[in-house]
Amino acid sequence: MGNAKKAGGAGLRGQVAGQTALCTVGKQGTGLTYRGYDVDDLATNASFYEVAHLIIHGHLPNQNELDAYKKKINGLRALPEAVKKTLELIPADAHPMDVMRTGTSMLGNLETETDFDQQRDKADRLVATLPGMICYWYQFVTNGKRIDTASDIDGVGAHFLEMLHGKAPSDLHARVMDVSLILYAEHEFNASTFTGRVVASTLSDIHSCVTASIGALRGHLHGGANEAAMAMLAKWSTPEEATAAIDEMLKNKTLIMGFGHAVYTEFDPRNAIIKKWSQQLAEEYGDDTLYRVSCAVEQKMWDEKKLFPNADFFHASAYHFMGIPTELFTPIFVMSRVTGWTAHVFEQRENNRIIRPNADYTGPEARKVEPIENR
Ligand SMILES: CC(=O)SCCNC(=O)CCNC(=O)[C@H](O)C(C)(C)COP(=O)(O)OP(=O)(O)OC[C@H]1O[C@@H](n2cnc3c(N)ncnc32)[C@H](O)[C@@H]1OP(=O)(O)O
Ligand SMILES: O=C([O-])CC(=O)C(=O)O
Repeated sequence: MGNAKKAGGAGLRGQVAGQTALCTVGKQGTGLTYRGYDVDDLATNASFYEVAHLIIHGHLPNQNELDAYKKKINGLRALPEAVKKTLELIPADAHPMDVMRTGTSMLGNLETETDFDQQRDKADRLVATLPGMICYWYQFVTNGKRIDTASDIDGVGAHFLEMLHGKAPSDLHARVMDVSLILYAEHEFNASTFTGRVVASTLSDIHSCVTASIGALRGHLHGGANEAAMAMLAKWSTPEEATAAIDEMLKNKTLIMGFGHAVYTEFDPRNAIIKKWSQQLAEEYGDDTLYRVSCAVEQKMWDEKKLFPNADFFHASAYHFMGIPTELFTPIFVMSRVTGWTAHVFEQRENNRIIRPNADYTGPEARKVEPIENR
């Protein structure tokens, strides 16, 4: 890990690597838009179904289209038997992101994309089944239950909570999950999306693209930060304890999970939205310690480093207040970002050229193979 930054070089920061009509990130330093709509507007006035339709199908649906889209997604939730059997074979101590990766890959074996004309249906099927994949495996390995993932509950996030907790969520929890999925849906050329576009540029199938994107999202520097932030926050029981620990961590040059961003320079617009919902959940939960600890960390990071929380930081407390196990945090990100990933696959295919940059060579000068006895 020590040489990770050096080996990665400048990380292509600030370089334009292609075009997209899907999203702007940090334009004029701050904003986030999906196909021209501000994320704040979407998180206030739309559902995740509408945002998924916007991203995958290109426009916000009218009422008839929305009704039909809900019916389609909800009708696609049942998992094929072979996917269930595969999930049952994954060990209980596997990382849930590996479960998402394997489930997606298995679905790709059973429902292979044989023609790019099928791409939007394949994307919708993934939106419908990813929550079921993780919950089916989770319930099987923790409670020995083989749950039925078919359901007509309204909401992709509500469906996830229903399968996780065995009952329909409260209106508040269903709404927060919906907002969370909206916030995570799309983010231009982030690492996991760019990964998917690279795979798409070889004219590979959509399940291969999404499987590769899941692998890229899993790391703690990207989507895995929500889980890592929760693991860190869980160690502290007071704001003072958290502040002192952050002091020490910064002195030791430890990265604080859930802070900083490769593009935003002033703030992450998703943070204020999820922070507000986290506060509301804390009130409902009846113990706001975790929220206050999180606020103390936010203040300390700003005072010491002028670093701000990214989308992942207050998601940690919000998910925790809804009784979601920490190891399932990043799979929720997958359930949402699959919309952005697949839309980028479509976009790459529309105007494709294989993505193949060059490297600056830093190895030895040209040399001859020494006979083996002289080496
Ligand atoms: C949904 C998402 O994927 S959002 C990102 C989620 N990831 C995290 O929260 C992990 C923690 N954050 C980080 O590792 C980074 O901020 C990243 C990966 C998000 C961005 O990385 P970069 O663009 O390379 O960071 P950047 O160049 O702005 O860093 C500037 C300086 O701030 C430091 N810094 C950046 N983030 C942090 C942090 N979270 N904690 C402590 N220091 C940090 C860097 O070490 C660097 O210090 P240096 O100049 O002494 O080397
Ligand atoms: O854009 C990035 O680099 C990371 C991020 O916030 C995201 O993917 O949501």
